Amino acid sequence: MTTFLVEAGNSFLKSAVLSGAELSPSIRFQAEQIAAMPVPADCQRMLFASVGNEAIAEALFSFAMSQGIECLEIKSEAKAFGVTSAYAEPQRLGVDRWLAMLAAFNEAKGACLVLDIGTAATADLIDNNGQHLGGWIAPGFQMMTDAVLSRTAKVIGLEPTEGELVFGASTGTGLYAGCRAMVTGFVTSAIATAKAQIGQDIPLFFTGGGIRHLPNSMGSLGRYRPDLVLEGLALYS
Ligand SMILES: Nc1ncnc2c1ncn2[C@@H]1O[C@H](COP(=O)(O)OP(=O)(O)OP(=O)(O)O)[C@@H](O)[C@H]1O
Ligand SMILES: CC(C)(CO)[C@@H](O)C(=O)NCCC(=O)O
Ligand SMILES: [K+]
Repeated sequence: MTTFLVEAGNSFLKSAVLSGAELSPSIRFQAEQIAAMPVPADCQRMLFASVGNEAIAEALFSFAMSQGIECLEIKSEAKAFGVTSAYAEPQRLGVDRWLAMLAAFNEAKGACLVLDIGTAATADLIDNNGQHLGGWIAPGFQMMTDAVLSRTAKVIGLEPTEGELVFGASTGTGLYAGCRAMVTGFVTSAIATAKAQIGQDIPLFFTGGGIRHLPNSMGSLGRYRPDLVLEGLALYS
């Protein structure tokens, strides 16, 4: 059985092909490229999940129809694959958060913390029984730099700094490092809060392009899984 998986995020879409239990590497594209998505010839089914607007879902459904393949949209649920949502209205939880949690819990088989640094940054905590204890939503790296650049007169320019966090000696490096520090603080604080709430260190799952902004020393704290949301979607196939 071959299934085409699509995740529509806030800024980009990602697709991958699931053949049996094997998930292909993902590709990243924009909404304008939906009509050109590379569906394998032997694909019978498409599954998608979207945090975007209704137009994206419609474009994905009509693409599937044009290809003559069955198409199913996955939405956040109250409970699935051992995980129970913390939300009183589970459908309101972003489906990217939901799917990342399913993939993480399915692997950790116990308490875990999911950190997704994408367009927005999110943290979600799950206990040993699969109960989601709740999460955080904050701006992602680019959203923060954009906000400072657009709402100040004299902060102009953004100069990348890599490696360990240091203070910047120019506007551009100061802004870049400062926003890296904000991401780092979010992650550090989520880890400490999770530890306090669960009572011990737990596995960490990192995803999202913004993870690159963490200091190198933090990378070793957890598992970096760029396709965690697609892995969660694959559970539904
Ligand atoms: N090539 C790159 N160079 C530098 N930073 C990058 C690059 N790609 C992504 N980022 C950073 O990672 C952050 C988010 O990454 P990305 O767009 O991969 O998130 P995402 O998980 O796809 O988001 P979403 O699913 O919410 O759309 C951006 O804020 C950006 O700063
Ligand atoms: C928080 C984001 C933007 C992260 O991509 C997404 O999961 C979303 O749109 N969530 C809906 C609101 C919520 O999760 O409570
Ligand atoms: K919004």
